[in-house]
Amino acid sequence: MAVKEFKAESKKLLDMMIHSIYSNKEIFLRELISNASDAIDKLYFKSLTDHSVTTKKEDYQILLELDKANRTLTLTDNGIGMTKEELEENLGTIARSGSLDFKKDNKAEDIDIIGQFGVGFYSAFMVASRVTVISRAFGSDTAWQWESTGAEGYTITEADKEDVGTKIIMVIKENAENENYDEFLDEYNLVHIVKKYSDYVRYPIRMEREKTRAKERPADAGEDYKTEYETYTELETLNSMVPLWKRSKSEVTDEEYNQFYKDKFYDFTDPARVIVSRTEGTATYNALLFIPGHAPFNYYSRDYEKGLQLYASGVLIMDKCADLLPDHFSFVKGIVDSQDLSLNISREMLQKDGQLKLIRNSLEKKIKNELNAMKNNDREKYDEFFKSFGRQLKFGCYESYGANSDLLKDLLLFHSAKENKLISLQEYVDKMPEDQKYIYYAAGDSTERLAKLPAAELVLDKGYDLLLLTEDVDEFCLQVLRHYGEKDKEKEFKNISSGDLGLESEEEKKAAEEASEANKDLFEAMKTALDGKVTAVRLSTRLKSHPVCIASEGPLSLEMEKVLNAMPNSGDMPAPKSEKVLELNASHPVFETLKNLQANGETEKLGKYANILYNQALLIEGMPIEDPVAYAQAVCELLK
Ligand SMILES: Nc1ncnc2c1ncn2[C@@H]1O[C@H](COP(=O)(O)OP(=O)(O)OP(=O)(O)O)[C@@H](O)[C@H]1O
Repeated sequence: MAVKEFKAESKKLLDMMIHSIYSNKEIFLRELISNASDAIDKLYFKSLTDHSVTTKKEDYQILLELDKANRTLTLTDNGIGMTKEELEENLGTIARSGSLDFKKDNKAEDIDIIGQFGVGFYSAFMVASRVTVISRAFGSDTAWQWESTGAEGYTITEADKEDVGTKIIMVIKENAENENYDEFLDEYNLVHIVKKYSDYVRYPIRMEREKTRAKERPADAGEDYKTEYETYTELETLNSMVPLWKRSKSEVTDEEYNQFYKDKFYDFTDPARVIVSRTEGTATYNALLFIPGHAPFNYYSRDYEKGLQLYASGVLIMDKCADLLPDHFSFVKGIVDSQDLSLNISREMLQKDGQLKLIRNSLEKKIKNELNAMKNNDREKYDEFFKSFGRQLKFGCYESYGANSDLLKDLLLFHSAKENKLISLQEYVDKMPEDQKYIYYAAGDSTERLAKLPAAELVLDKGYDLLLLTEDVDEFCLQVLRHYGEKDKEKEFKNISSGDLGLESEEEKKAAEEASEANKDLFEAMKTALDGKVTAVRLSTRLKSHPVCIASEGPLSLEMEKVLNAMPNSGDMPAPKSEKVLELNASHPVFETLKNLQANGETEKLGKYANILYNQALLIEGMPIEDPVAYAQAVCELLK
């Protein structure tokens, strides 16, 4: 059976091309400039082997001309040009890319050609009612003119053109109801579009720009002479051409990097760190990344959008490519330029391809190493950085059930009670005495208060350090990490308000067990009086000078209960509660009082005291008490 070829309704296809591919009209200029740059690349490439090419490297240019009166915008290049046949083939056939063919024919060479789909040119019809292309191919004496008003087809006629290259004249559409086409006749807007998308096109993009200057003061000007101004035009190069990220780091000064960062990312302070990365091999890309010196005001809000600017062969594809940055490094700003991306036809989006993932993984490692280096070699700066972005790193550790915790754990800092400064987990572990079983921490609102907690006193007296955690994410982060240290010598994290702190010797433990047994009835009576508020009352091993404290049992600590209950939108879910235990200090005189009440059968009074002590313990922990009025009254009773 004969296989028939598909037919396409070319009018409709063109219409689709023009109106459906691109979401943004202004990219027509990006497409035409990219074509011009490709055409120059091709001629330049030819000149390397063909000495009949007389254009010098410095003479290549792309010229933009504006004629507001006639509503035309003209783009001229002195690239390779097109023959009559090429005009027919390339501009008369939708989805035919001469550039892709060129790339295939010269595969071995390192040429950075942009075009590949064979549709970009038609984007001109988004803004132009008529497009005229006058082109003279290199090596040809004749020039040809291709002209079209869009869907109706095109004409090709012989034309006059002195030099090799291509001139594209667009008649810009009249404004329509909801469309302002005049903006494509506005000099400032055109400059803006060129800078936005084509700043790093390798050849100069020039335009005659109108400027004003003061006229020279006449020699005979009197005292009352007022400066006069005149307008003049000047050919200005609009693009900066050489991307900073393609220059080697040794060639670029710190000032240049800093200025580039501030201009590009609208920051007023220098970046804390600059990362220049160039990779060949599995992921081919150039990247220039910055770690900001401080967090933007909206960083920890929903408004903040992470992402890196993505360029393909020097042309801007995406302003914020989120897929290039993991959430835990969302503060990083910068640029990635790669030739190997699978762009979709509009060049506005990427196919989710492996290449992107490779780049992302490689950047993640680079960022981590840079942060590590900053932590080890420039601690003051790292501390500053951590104050701004540490919270994000901790969230990163906690997120996805700790999937990134191995990557991030060495970047974390916590407040050391002993040293009264931020330290890393490694620094904590390095200073641990031989006999210390756990990495101790206390979680709450302020370091000052935490350091005064009854159990903190005990840990510090032993000569052990204590991490004071004051951010809501801290304890969740440590819970995900579970332990830290060299393999097989890992030390578990231990909240000083929860469970056995492992501070006692075997004899001390035994004595405590015996004392507990002896006071069993007292504890039962107090538990009953507290009416379900605690799961147990027992003797404490974490108290020195205070009479009582609240400890928790199970996975949820007191501080985590506080954090979870303070979260907005927890909905109708019942507030999570930690399992609380009231602990008593057997060496405190209050304990004697309690024992006496129990022995004398003064159950009611014992119940009152139990409640006062329970509330007191809550207050010490920084927890709210259920009935402050009842508590105040009970205390007043005692004072009578
Ligand atoms: N200024 C120019 N000088 C020389 N050839 C050109 C010029 N503009 C376009 N061409 C030719 O026309 C072809 C089609 O251009 P078009 O912009 O439609 O697609 P493309 O650049 O190949 O691919 P893409 O859709 O990815 O931009 C190009 O491949 C190129 O061969």
